[in-house]
Amino acid sequence: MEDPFIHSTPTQFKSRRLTSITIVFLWVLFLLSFTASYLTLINSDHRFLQTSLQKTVRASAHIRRANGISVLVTGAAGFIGSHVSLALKARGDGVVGVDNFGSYYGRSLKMTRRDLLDFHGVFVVDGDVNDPRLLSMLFNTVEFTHVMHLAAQVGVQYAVENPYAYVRSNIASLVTLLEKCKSADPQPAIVWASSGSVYGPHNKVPFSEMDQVDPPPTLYASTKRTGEEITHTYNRLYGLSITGLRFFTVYGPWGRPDMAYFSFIRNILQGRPITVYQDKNRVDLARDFIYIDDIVKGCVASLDTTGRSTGSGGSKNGSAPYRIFNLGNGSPVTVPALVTILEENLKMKVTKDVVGMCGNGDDSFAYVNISLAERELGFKPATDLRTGLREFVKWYLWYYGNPLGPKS
Ligand SMILES: O=C(O)[C@H]1O[C@H](OP(=O)(O)OP(=O)(O)OC[C@H]2O[C@@H](n3ccc(=O)[nH]c3=O)[C@H](O)[C@@H]2O)[C@H](O)[C@@H](O)[C@H]1O
Repeated sequence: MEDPFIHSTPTQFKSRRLTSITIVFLWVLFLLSFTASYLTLINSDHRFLQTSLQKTVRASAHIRRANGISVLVTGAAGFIGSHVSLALKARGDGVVGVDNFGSYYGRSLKMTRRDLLDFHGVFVVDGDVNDPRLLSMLFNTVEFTHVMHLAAQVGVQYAVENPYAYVRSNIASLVTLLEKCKSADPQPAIVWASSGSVYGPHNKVPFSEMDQVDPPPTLYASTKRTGEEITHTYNRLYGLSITGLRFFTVYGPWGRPDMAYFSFIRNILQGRPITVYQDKNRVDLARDFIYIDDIVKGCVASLDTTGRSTGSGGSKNGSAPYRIFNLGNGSPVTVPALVTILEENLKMKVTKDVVGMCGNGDDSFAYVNISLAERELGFKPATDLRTGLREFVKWYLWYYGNPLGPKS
C-alpha cells in the first residue's frame, strides 16, 4: 500500500497539516462553547434554586404579631427543637429551622417532625450548622433577632463509642455559629442547649447554677461544659447576649427513642425484660424528669428575656447578658418508679433485670434547684411524671401502634 507521507509533495503535506489544525481548532471551539453554555445553565439553575430557597426562608421567618421575634432554630427537627419551633410559630413569631437529620437515633422520626413543622408553616433547611456558607445564606436572607441553638450530639453513653461526633457537633458547630452571630449586623441574642449532665457525683444536691461543676463527669458533659466556656468568651469579647439552658431529663410525645423511657415502653409492649441500673451501693438511680411542655415554656421565656447583644459586625459596643439556667422539674423520681407508672398506663407488667451501673461517670442521682429560673424566667413546671407519661404513652401508641413497636 502507498504511503501517503512518502509520496506526497511538500505543498500537499502543508495543506493537509493546515486542515488538521483547523479541525482541532474547531473542536476546541466547540468544546469551549459547550462547557460555557453548560456552566451558564448550571449557574442559572443554582441561582434559581437559591432564590426560591431564600423566598421560602423569608416566608417562614415572617413575623405575624406586634413585637414578634424572628428565630433561627437549629436542631429544629429534634425533640425539643420541633416543639419550641411550633410554639413560637403558634404565637406569631418568625421561625426558620435548620437540621442535618443525623442518623443517631434514626431519621424517620425527624422526617415526620419536619413534615409536622412544614404543615404549620415552619421551614426546616436540610443542612449543617457547621457549614459557614449555609449560615451566611440564612443570615443574608433574614435579620434574625434570636438564635435558639438546639442542634447537638446527644446521649451520654454514645460518647464512649464515637467521641468525635461530640467534638464536631457540640464544639466545632457551636463556634461556626458564634462566628456568624458575632459578625452579623445586628447581632442576634443566643439561647442554647447546655445540659444538666455537667453536674457530677461531686456536686451536692439539689444542683445549683452557683456550684462549681468542673471536672465534667463524662465526655458528653465535657463538650457541653466547653460550650459554656466558649459562649462566655464570645459574650465578653463581642457583646453577644448568651443564655445557656441546662436541660435535665426531658421526656414526652415526639421524644428521643434513645432514651430509657422509650426503650422501656418498647420492651414492655413486646413482652421483653428491661435492664434497670443501680448505683454501686445497690441504690436506685433517680432523675429530675421534666415534661416537654414545661421545657418549651422555659425556652420561650428565655428567648423573651435575653436582652440585646450589643456588638455589630464583629466588634463589641458594651457588655451583654450572660446567663445559665437549670431547667428541670425540681423533684427527682427513681427509675423503678418511672417503670411502675409506665406499667400502670399500659396495664402490663415487665421483668426487670437489675444490674450495677457500669461506672461510666454518669450521675446516679439528679435533683435540681430551679429557683433561679423561677425568679428570672417565671419558670414553673406544671406537669408531674404521672400526667406527662400518660400523654407520652398515648402518643406512642398512636405513632407506633400496639404492640409491635416502631413502624420503621
Ligand atoms: O441531661 C442530659 O442532657 C442528658 O439527659 C438524658 O440522660 P439521662 O438522664 O441519663 O436519661 P436516660 O438515658 O433516659 O436514662 C435515665 C435513667 O435510666 C437509667 N437507665 C437507662 C437505660 C437502661 O436501660 N436502664 C436504666 O436504668 C439511666 O442510668 C438513668 O438513670 C439523655 O438521655 C442524654 O442524652 C442527655 O440529653
